[in-house]
Amino acid sequence: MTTPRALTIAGSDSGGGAGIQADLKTFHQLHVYGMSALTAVTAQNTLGVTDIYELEAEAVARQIDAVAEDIGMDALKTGMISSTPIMEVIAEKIRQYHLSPLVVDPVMVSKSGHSLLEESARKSLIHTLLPLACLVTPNLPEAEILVGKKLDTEIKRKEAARRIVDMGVSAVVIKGGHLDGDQATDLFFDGEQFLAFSAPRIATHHTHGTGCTFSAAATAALAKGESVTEAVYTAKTFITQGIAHSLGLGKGYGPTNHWAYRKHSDCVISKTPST
Ligand SMILES: Nc1ncnc2c1ncn2[C@@H]1O[C@H](COP(=O)(O)OP(=O)(O)OP(=O)(O)O)[C@@H](O)[C@H]1O
Ligand SMILES: Cc1ncc(CO)c(N)n1
Repeated sequence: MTTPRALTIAGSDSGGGAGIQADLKTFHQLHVYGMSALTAVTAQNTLGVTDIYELEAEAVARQIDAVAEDIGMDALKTGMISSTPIMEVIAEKIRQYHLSPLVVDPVMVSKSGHSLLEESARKSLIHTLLPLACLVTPNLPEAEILVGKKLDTEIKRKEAARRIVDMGVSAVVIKGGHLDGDQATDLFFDGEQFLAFSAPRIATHHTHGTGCTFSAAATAALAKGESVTEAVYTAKTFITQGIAHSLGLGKGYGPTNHWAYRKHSDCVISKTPST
């Protein structure tokens, strides 16, 4: 069997809990060879983002060229992409090398409340990247921005999932980390069926990088040949273990534990049709 390979195109988190660092740790734990194309360098820790240094679009393009022309990949994901020129060059490279399957994590704001996507780039995310993706993984505030509407009921979230699929992406999972309730439930829709992926909500503030880790685990699973629904199940299990066994690091929103998935098997995930 050949070694599964995955590329992450995202920003660096110096604190190691989110961004490129979370993605590569996750790929590694799932036995997928990880590669990266950096879009930005953030000075960041569990308390917040102090600085963002964006790379030139050309620098992002050259990194993608380097890995696509040599090592290749079985799946890829995008994370923080702060500006339109970078968004457009990534879409161009994905088309040029026919890169797939693509998971888009539409990163907009960090857990500590810092904007990671220029407002002007939201439109290009919808028009250039989403149509190329097999899965998009917005959290609740990101889904609200994508559809321009408050999503305070399940009916509205389902309508939003339909509208997001209509934007050209094959499937969407609207993550439930920002909702209340004793279950953390993520709503999946692929144009045909709605599925609810649920796990008990863990009382913790160590949730920095949960979204990056979730989408990276789904990407790694796709690289290994899992279907999209299997990959979402793997991602949900991976992140639930990571939150349940977090490391207690930092003074703010701490990182998750990226090795918990391989060490523990005590979290029960349910996958049920949602009518
Ligand atoms: N306290 C929690 N207990 C259990 N699962 C959680 C909790 N918080 C988040 N999750 C799960 O973690 C995954 C990521 O969801 P979340 O909404 O936190 O992403 P996010 O806001 O994009 O994360 P980030 O911006 O920090 O990367 C989802 O599967 C969600 O249900
Ligand atoms: C670099 C980076 N990407 C994504 C997120 C979202 O968690 C973050 N905080 N930092």
